[in-house]
Amino acid sequence: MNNKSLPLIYVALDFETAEEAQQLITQLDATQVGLKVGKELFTAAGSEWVRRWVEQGFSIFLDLKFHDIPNTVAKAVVQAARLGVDVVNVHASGGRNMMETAKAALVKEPHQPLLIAVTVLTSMSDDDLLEIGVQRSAQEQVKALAELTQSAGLDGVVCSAQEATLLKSALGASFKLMTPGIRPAGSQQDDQKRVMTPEQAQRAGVDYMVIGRPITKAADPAQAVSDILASLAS
Ligand SMILES: O=c1ccn([C@@H]2O[C@H](COP(=O)(O)O)[C@@H](O)[C@H]2O)c(=O)[nH]1
Repeated sequence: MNNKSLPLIYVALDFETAEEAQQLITQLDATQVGLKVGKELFTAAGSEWVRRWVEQGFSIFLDLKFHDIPNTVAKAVVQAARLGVDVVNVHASGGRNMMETAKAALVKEPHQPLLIAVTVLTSMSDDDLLEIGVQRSAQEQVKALAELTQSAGLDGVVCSAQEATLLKSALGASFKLMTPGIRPAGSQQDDQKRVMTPEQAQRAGVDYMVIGRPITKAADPAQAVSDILASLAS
């Protein structure tokens, strides 16, 4: 793991084109926020744009949620590290062998991003889990997958801020929590089910927040970022 201090907020760049993403990025300050590149933008724009944003000084979370056999995932996270991103992720439900193999491959790289694992998507509720055969509540399932992730040697998990207090007390302060499903008071919940406001998430002890639409769809995205940062500073 690298020791660089990472930003509290990663802006989710869920755009159709790199040009649209770049348009937003010109309004953002790399000393204030990081960028989260996910499946839509990465598939459309490719890795060259990710390199460019790294060169522009932004901390990048490459949110491709790898979920495959151990060899394939290990090779994919190594390629992510070579792009210079600071955070990369896999699905914890890919299992211990997959996570351990990915970590073992990453530690040989000169640049080592944080390797974290997705527990239960923040768009899922207890009922959604039941439908896919998971009898545990979202909170219990997050905790079980986070424990597996920690014992496989990864740096942290993606979870909702609703589980942060539980995970920090069970797994310790240094195990990193990256939390999407952040919604400033009064904003739309969209497809997210396990949400918290930025202030609630901060109080719950999350390390990093992923915030997309409340910033990217705001009339003034830079102002939306400033408002959120101001709410967290007080
Ligand atoms: O459990 C998860 C894992 C990843 N995400 C991603 O975060 C952003 C959230 O965007 P919003 O617009 O703030 O809802 C999005 O890119 C997801 O792919 C997540 O939401 N939940």
